[in-house]
Amino acid sequence: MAEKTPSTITIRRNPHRRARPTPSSTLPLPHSLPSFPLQDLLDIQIQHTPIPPPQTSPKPLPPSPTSASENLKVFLRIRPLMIQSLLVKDRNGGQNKCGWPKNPRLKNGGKSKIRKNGVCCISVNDDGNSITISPPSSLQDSKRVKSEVYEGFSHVFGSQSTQGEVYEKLLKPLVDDFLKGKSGMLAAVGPSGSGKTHTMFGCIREPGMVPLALRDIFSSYDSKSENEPRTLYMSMFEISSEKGKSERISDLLQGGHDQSMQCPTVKGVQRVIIQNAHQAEGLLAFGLLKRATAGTNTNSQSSRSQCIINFHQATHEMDDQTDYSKLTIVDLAGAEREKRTGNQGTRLLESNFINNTSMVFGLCLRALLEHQKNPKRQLQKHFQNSMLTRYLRDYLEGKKRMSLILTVKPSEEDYLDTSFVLRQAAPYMQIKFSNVEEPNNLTCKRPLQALNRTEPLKRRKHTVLRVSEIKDEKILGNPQIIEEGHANGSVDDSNLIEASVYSEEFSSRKRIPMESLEKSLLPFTEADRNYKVLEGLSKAIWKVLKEYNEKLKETQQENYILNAELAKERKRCSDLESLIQDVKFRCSCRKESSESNMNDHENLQKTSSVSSIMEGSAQNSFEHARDSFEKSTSACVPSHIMVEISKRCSPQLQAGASSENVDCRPNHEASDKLMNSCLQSCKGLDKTTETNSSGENRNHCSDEEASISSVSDVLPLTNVNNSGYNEDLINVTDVGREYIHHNDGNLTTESTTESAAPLSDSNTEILSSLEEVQPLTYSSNQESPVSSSQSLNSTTDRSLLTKVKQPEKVIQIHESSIPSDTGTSTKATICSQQCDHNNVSMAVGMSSLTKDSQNFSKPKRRLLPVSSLLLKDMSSLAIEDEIDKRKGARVEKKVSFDEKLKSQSKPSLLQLLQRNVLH
Ligand SMILES: Nc1ncnc2c1ncn2[C@@H]1O[C@H](COP(=O)(O)OP(=O)(O)OP(=O)(O)O)[C@@H](O)[C@H]1O
Repeated sequence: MAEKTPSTITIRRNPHRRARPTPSSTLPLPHSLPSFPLQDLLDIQIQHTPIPPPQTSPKPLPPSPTSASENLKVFLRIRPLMIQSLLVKDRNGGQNKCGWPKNPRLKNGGKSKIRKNGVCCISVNDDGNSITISPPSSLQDSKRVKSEVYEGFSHVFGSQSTQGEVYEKLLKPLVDDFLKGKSGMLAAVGPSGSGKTHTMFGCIREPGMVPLALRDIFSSYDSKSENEPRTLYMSMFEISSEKGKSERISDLLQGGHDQSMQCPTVKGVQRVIIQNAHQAEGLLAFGLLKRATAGTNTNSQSSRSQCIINFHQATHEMDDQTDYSKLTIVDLAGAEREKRTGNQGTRLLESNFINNTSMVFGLCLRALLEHQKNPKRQLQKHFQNSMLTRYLRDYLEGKKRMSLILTVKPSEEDYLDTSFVLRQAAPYMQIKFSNVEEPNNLTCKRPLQALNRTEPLKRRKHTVLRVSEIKDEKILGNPQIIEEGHANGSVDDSNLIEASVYSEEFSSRKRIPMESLEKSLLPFTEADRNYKVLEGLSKAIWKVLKEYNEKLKETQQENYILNAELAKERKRCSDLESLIQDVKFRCSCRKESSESNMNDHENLQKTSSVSSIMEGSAQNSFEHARDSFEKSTSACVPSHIMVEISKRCSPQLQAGASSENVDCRPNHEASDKLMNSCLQSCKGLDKTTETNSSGENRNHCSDEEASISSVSDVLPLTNVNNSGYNEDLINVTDVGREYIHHNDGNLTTESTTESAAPLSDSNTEILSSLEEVQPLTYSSNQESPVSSSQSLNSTTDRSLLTKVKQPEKVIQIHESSIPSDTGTSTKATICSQQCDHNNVSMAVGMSSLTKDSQNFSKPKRRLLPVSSLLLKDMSSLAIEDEIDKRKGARVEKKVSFDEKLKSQSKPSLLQLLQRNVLH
C-alpha cells in the first residue's frame, strides 16, 4: 500500500540560541561550539605604532638587564681595513702564498674592486654595542638595499681595537669563571679572512686570546699556588674533512695522531700538563703549524679545519679524569663563498665541509633559541650532524656558558658576507643560560656520553628488540622520557635513542610496576608492528627480485645457447656457400672444357639414366632393328658397310647402355660413319623407289613404325630444350652435310658424271630443308651469318660446310628400324636429352633402311633427299624443352602441341617421304 504523503510540510525551526558565557575556569564541552567572539573583535583597539625608518632593520630585542638568567654573550670585532689593503697589496705584488687561480669572474683580477676596499661599510655606533652597515652604492641603486643597524652585542670592537682590549672584555670573564671552577667556551665565528685566528692566537707582537689567557691563568696560579695548588692540562686538536666524505679528528699536540671521537670526549687526545705560559705558547705554536691551512683568494693562510683547545683545571686531590673546570676555545674555519674564494678540487671539498659545519653550528643555536622561546617544542638535535657540534653539545644545548666573537671585514666588497653573518648571529644574543651547571657538577660525567652516537639506527633497532625482550622481565628504562614522547603524540627518533640509552642505564637498577610497563610499551609495540610489516614487505620485495634475477640468468643462458647455435648455422651456411661456389667453379670449368662435359657427376647420372632407359628399350629395338636392317639392307647395302655398322654400333650401344661413364664421342663418330654408310647405301635406293611399291613392305613398315613409336615413347623428347634441340638438329644436319661434304668430294671427282644431277635437282629440296634448319644453327651457335643456301648450293665449298659442323656436340645414335611404305623411306628418331644448357646428349635412333630395290648403282641421288626430308620433318616438329614445359600454361600448350605432333608425325613423315620419293 502506498503511504499517504502529507499535503503540506512543516519545517520546525530551532529556537534562537543565545551565547553563553564560557566559564574561564572550566574547559568548554567537547560537543558545544564556542560562540563567535564578535564583540571581542570589535573591542580591539588598533594601536598606531610609528613606522620605523626603512633604512634600519627591525631591532632585535635587547637582553633585559633585569633578567636573572645570563644571556649568550656575542661580541663583534671589525678587522682593520688597512690590513685588508695590505693583503691586497701583497696579493698583487706576488707575495701572496695563495697558489690557487684567481676567480675569473672578477674583472681585472679583482684589482678594481680591491681598490674600492678603502671604503668601509661598517660603522660602530656610539653606544659601543651596535653597528650600522651600509651597502655599496651599486647595491643601493639596483636592489634598493638600505643600511641596517645591528645592536645587542656585548661589545663591538672596532678596527682600531687591540688584542688586550678584546681579551679584557671577551675572555677575561670566562677565565675568571674558569679559575673559580666554572666552565666556559669561546668560539670565533665569521667569514674567511675576517680575523678569527688572529683574534684567538694573534702573533708574537700581538698575542691573541689564548696566550693572554694562559698568562692570566698562570699569573693567578702563581698568586694562589700556596693556598690551592692546581694542575692545568691542555689539549689541542682539529676536526677536518676526510676527502670531502667524512670528518677526521687530529691531535695537534706533539706526538699526536688521528683520534676517534666518543661524544662529547675525544678518545685518545693528549692532555698535556702545562707548567708555565711559555711552555703553553710553544705547544700552541706547534699546533698551529700542524693545523691544516691553505691559501685562498680571500686569505693567504686560511684555516681549513675547526681548531679546539681545551684547558682543564684540576686540583691535586682530583684524579686525572676529573676536571675542576674547563675552558674551551674554538677557532672555526671561516664560512666562504665559492664565488669569492674560487676554490676548486680539494679546496672546494674543504669549503663545503667548513660551510656545512658552520651551518650546523648556527642551526643548533637557532634550535636552542626556539626551544627556549617555546619550551613545549622539542629541541632539535642538529648537533648530530657534525663532530664539532656533537663535541660542543652541552654548550649548544645551553647547559654551559659560552661566548661568541664575530669577526667581520669592513670593506664594501665584503658587504654581503658581513651582512649575512650579522643577520645569522643577531638572534643568538637572545639565548639564555638558565640551567647552567654549578661548578661542582662539572665533575659529573654522564654515562651516555661514552656511548657512540654515530649509529642511531642500529641502536634504535637494538632498543626495540631489547624492550620486547624485557617485556616479560618487567624492566624498562627511563619512564620519564618515554612518557614525554608519548605525551607529545609522537616518539621522535632521538627520544628513542635517549630512551634506549637511559633504559640501558636504568634497566639494572629500577623495577617498575606492570601497569606502567604496558602503558610505556604502547609506542614500542606499535613501532615493533610497523617494523615487522616493513620487514615482511622488504622480504617479499627481496623474494620477487630474487626470482627475477633467476629468470634473468636463465634467459641469459638460453641466449648464450641460441647464439652458439646461430654461430654454428652461420658457419654451416658459409660452408655451403663455399661448396656452391666450388660447384659453380667446376661447372664453369666444364663449360669451358667441352671435352670433359660428360665427366660431370650430374650429367653422368642423367646420361646413365638415359642410357639405362635406352638400355632396356633401345637394346630390344636395336636388336630388332638390326635384324630388320640387316634383312632389308642385306640386299642393297654392300657387305662391308653392313659389317662396319655391325661393328661400330653394337659395341657402342651395348657399352653405352651398360656403362655409366659413357663417352659419346665414339658413338658420335660411329654414328656419323654409320649415317654416312647408311646414306651411301641409300643412294642406291633412289632407283628402286620408283619401282618398289610392294604391300609387304607397307605391312612391315607398320610394324616397324610401331617399334619406333615404342622407342620414341621410351626415349621421350621432352628433355630437349630449344637450344639443345636446335643443336641436335644441327648435328643431324651436320651429319647430312658431312655426307654432302663427303659426297661432294666424290662429286668433285665425278663432276661430269650422273651423280651430280641429284645435287642440283632433287637436292634442291634438301637445300631448302637445310635452309630452314640453318638459321637455328646460327642462332644457337652465333656463327657467322652465312646463308645455308649458299653453303649448300655451293657443294664445293668445304669450308662453309665445315663451319656449320659442330663437332663438340655429343651425339649418340641409336639404331632403329624405320620401315617405309615405299621401301625407300628412312626414319630417324631423335632421342636426345640435354643434361644442361651446354651438355647435349642426343640419341638418334637410326632406323634401319628397308629397301626392296636391288640396285645400288647410284646411291647418291636418293640419299640427299631422304636425309633432307628427314631433317625438314624433324625441324617442323618444334620439339620443346622439358624444362620449358614445366613453366606454365603456355608450356602446356606446347606440350599438347608436341603430343599432337607425336601423334601426327608418323603420317606427315610418311607423307613427306612418299611424296618426295614419288617425286
Ligand atoms: N685585528 C687585526 N689586526 C691586525 N691584523 C689582522 C686583524 N685581523 C686579521 N688580521 C690579519 O688578517 C689576516 C687574516 O686573518 P685570519 O687568518 O685570522 O682570518 P680568519 O678569519 O682566521 O680566516 P680563515 O677563517 O680563513 O682562517 C691575517 O694575516 C691577520 O694577521
